[in-house]
Amino acid sequence: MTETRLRTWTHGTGYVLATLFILALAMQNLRYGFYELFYLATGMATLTLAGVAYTAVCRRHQLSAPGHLIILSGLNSGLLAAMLTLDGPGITHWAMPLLMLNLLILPLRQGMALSFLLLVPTSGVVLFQQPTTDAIIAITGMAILLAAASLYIWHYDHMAQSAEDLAITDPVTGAHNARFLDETLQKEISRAIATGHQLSVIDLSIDYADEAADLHGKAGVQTLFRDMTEHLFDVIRAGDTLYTLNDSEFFLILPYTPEEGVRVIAERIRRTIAEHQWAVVGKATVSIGCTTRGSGDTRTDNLRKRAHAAMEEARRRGADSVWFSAGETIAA
Ligand SMILES: Nc1nc2c(ncn2[C@@H]2O[C@H](COP(=O)(O)OP(=O)(O)OP(=O)(O)O)[C@@H](O)[C@H]2O)c(=O)[nH]1
Repeated sequence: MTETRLRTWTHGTGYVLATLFILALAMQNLRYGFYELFYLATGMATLTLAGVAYTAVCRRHQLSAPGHLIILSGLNSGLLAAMLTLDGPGITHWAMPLLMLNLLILPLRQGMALSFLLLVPTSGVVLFQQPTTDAIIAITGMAILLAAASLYIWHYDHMAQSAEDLAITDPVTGAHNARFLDETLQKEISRAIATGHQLSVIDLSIDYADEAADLHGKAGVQTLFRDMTEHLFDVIRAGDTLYTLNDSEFFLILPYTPEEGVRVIAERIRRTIAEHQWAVVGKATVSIGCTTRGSGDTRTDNLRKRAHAAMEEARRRGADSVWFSAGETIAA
């Protein structure tokens, strides 16, 4: 199940349960003749029903739907106004499901801020209305509920982020992996087409990696690979992204970079790697293939294959060198 679908289900279920709970309160207050509380509960149930409808309408962009904040702010301020103006029995208990709903539906910080804004005046009302011991017990209960729910949601967010990082990150180098490369490259190609900016890529392979593995062992080459990743992260600028393809090959996506630019950065990478003194292996060199998107390049395959072929050409020309391959241009 995708994150968006999961959130659509949990948001929808949260609103439906809150609606049922508030409707039950409305019926109970109607039975006992507390008409003001009945009207309040009916108004709040209408808002939670609007939340169900909004969740269904925004099911494709649940993560960035701004209307939830408006609906929940309405619910929270309605309850707050009622607590301050009405004198209904047990109205402060209504805050409990709202605290949960805030945290379940909104991003963690927004949910906590809204819940806190509700909890503070609610505590004041409880202290004012109830004997001190009862009030302290009620406030502590709400605070523990809020803290436990916040902690759980923070834990979930953290786990979800770690799982996403693991799926797109190479465990040895910490750079992005090949799986993430195609996705990002396709996005950058679409962005370059839409905005008209230049896009270049680099395919970079460590020379004589097999010989280095024979000489220094797999662990030695992995250390070189990891150190080279750090070095490349230091050389490239913000906005460029780095990917590891196998045990000796890297790929770089360079947005806003024309042919002259990719030639400059490729040469800089080649020179700094050749000049560096590497742990375990000492000296190392790389063969670099680079290319710039032509107007005919609309798919990732074209750029990846051309950059790889350029890297092979650089290697054929004697390693420690750079080869540029021009992109396909289609006349408009
Ligand atoms: N994508 C990318 N391009 C680079 C990088 N370094 C240099 N370039 C390209 O090479 C060109 C010339 O870079 P430099 O020789 O560093 O000159 P510069 O005037 O400092 O370049 P600016 O970064 O544009 O200020 C730049 O305009 C870029 O197109 C880099 O780290 N990443």
